[in-house]
Amino acid sequence: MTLNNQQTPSSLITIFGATGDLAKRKLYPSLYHLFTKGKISKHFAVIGIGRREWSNETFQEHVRTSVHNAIGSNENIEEFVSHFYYQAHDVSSDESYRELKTLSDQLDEQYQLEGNRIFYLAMAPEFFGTITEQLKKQGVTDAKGFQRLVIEKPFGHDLPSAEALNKQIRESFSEDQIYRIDHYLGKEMVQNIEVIRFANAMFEPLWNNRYISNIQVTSSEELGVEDRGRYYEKSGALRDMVQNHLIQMVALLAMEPPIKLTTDEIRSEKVRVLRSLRPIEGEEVKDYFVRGQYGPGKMHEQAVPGYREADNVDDESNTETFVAGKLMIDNFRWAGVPFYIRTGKRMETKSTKIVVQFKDIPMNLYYNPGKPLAPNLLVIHIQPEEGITLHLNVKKTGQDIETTPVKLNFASHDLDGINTPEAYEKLLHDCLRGDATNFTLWDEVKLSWAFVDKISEIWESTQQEDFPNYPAGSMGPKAADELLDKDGFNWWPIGKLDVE
Ligand SMILES: NC(=O)C1=CN([C@@H]2O[C@H](COP(=O)(O)OP(=O)(O)OC[C@H]3O[C@@H](n4cnc5c(N)ncnc54)[C@H](OP(=O)(O)O)[C@@H]3O)[C@@H](O)[C@H]2O)C=CC1
Ligand SMILES: O=C1O[C@H](COP(=O)(O)O)[C@@H](O)[C@H](O)[C@H]1O
Repeated sequence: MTLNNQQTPSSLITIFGATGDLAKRKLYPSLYHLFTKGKISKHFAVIGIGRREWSNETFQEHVRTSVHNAIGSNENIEEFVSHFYYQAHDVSSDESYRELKTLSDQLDEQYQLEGNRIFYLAMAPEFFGTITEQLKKQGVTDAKGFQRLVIEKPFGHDLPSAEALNKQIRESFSEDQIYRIDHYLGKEMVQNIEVIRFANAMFEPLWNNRYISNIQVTSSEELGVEDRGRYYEKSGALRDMVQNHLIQMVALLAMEPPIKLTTDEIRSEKVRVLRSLRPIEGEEVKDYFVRGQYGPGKMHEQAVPGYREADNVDDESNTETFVAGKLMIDNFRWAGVPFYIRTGKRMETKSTKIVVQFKDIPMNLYYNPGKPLAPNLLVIHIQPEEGITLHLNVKKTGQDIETTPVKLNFASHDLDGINTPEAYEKLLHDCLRGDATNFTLWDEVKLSWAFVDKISEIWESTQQEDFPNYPAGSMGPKAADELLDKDGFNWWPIGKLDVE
């Protein structure tokens, strides 16, 4: 059963990987926010699990510091951290799970948690199968309330490994107990895509191949690979960003209106989009996809090294840190409309934006050879700013009938006057309430791996001779511009939302 937004269920949250980076930077600050906003019941407890031999007090201090560093506020922090317990645990030892069961049952009684349990796996994926198997085998999931499993990305490395992982997990948890995280689905403006489309009479009738010429989705990062070389060398931007976040955004942009706003209906419409994705394989890959790798360059006037200079990265690495691609959705609504996607590390700016470019009007009464009409654009600013911009043409003030482009801006914070919650805060809250809409269904994961695998097969079997092919601090390789140029389009700038 899904609780409404105001209800605050009791729950025990067990975090595997509690001493790690994700828990520190995202999970504790998000839980604290939920706690201070009263969105988490006082009937909650957290068990943190890691290998290091910490006491409860050391763990509580770690949580206190994480919250302080992320938020800078300490209101009610002592009460918050008093709910945190730690267990040093070896994921493969039976004994560790028996101890976990004892501690879970004890906290259940102490905090009246009604047997509700969430298991958050914030650890390397190779442990997921063992953990889920042991949770069941040692009876940690034998409690009378809900049992939910939250799984971090990456969900597999390709389709076969994702299938194997899914099979293992499904032996202990049913699909409706599994919450696969894609943190982009927790972002305010990603959630807004459906509302912009389905709550506005002016967009929905135009949202098809008769009126839209192309859609561009960019997620660029300023950061480089940092200290994640070991993981990234095996992943690359295609698996790290495209298989999940970018394809998920495309599915939300392209799906049919669901008959109801329920988890099942929304997810099944997204699955239908993924089933309509034109497979790109073999020789076609080079016509539809471009890969890049950053070399040395400058970020904000500072010289920065190239990808191949990072720790745990091969001197001749063939791993892509940039991807641009053209996706075609072969259904009635979208036939002929390219969805261009682009993501990369060490790019000029940190920005995630969607640009919907409308077709030109049938006859331009204001045609001026030196000054063609600008196309109408709808820009959805996902981050760092949140909002929308509509690009229109109006009459230039004065006597001549001349047109000029104008932008209508809406910044999300103008409406609420508050900073929107972090994606992880929303997703944790959704999981507590039993709402799996913004988590990925196995069918979605399966279809997006099937699509991406065909591209990685080609890329992994051919060395990209011109790597590194874009300098740090740029917008990627020239070939990414040519990808649109040959279709008669260009990437729209992904600059700031111009709101005072
Ligand atoms: N960090 C991030 O921003 C993001 C991370 N993720 C995903 O989240 C997961 C965790 O990432 P991250 O926090 O960065 O990883 P870290 O390497 O920082 O942390 C790993 C955690 O796993 C624990 N651990 C490792 N081996 C064992 C074991 N045998 N038994 C028990 N505990 C063990 C570590 O405990 P100890 O150190 O005490 O041994 C530590 O708490 C990964 O799947 C990653 O892909 C996803 C998106 C973003
Ligand atoms: O999942 C990931 O996302 C981040 C980018 O997330 P954002 O919310 O900052 O846009 C990316 O840096 C990381 O490589 C990837 O694993």
